[in-house]
Amino acid sequence: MAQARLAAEAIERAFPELTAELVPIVTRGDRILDRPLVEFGGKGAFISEFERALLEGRIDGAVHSAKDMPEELAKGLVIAAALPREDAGDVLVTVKGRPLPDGPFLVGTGSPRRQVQIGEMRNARCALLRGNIQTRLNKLREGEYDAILLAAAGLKRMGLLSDPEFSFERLPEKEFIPAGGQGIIAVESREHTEFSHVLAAINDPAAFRSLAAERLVLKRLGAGCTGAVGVYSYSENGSFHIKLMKGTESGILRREISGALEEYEALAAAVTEGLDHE
Ligand SMILES: NCc1[nH]cc(CCC(=O)O)c1CC(=O)O
Repeated sequence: MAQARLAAEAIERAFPELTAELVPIVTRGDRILDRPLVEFGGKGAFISEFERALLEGRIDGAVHSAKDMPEELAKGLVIAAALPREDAGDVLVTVKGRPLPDGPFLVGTGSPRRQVQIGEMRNARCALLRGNIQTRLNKLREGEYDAILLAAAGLKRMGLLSDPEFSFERLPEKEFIPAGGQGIIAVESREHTEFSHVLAAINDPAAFRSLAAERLVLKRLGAGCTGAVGVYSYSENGSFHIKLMKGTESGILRREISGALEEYEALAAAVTEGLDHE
């Protein structure tokens, strides 16, 4: 809802004569909190009810965390806009005054991508953790875990990164690779509507390019959200860069590629060469 408000504000800034009405929709992904996402439809669990509302014309735009969007959208629907990317990285959260033990520590996360990367980077083992950000922080506070892993973007948007009760260690996104689309808010819409120019006006081209490249990589890997896959793309010094990681039986496979900005689709294809739907 906080995200929908950001999109609504962007629309009302660009078109002062318009009013964006917010329509709350609760999805299965929000309701089922005691099982890992992969067990009940993966990313689609957050999206399908929005898509139905779009196709039935009950809403004109659906605002999503881009990283929760499935590889394939329903027919006739497109990503019409991406808002400027918030911090794309992950954060290791601990309780202030409760430092990590010297030996192996227990990290709460349900994400295979985070599990394999933290296992490689630190002396950590992982246990399932779901629920909204506040629930996750509560479980950390109650001592169920030594640390938890969360997206910086979600913490920032909720104003939690300054919470004095917790310590936040930002993991560099070029090493601890985020989920495709992490930190980006995307607006999904019907392909051609009287509303398309409104969404085009709030689109951030750099975020849109990164999202397109990262979604292409995910699609070529056939990753869904069941695989341990991370992909992060960005432009720097006039070039476009893509980094990907994939957990395999023999460890983490990492690849990266750089090239011209406008070649982002070809770069996404090239960086996944030979990895397709393995
Ligand atoms: N998986 C749930 C989810 N979807 C988007 C975010 C964070 C915000 C974002 O990436 O834009 C989160 C929380 C988290 O992973 O910590």
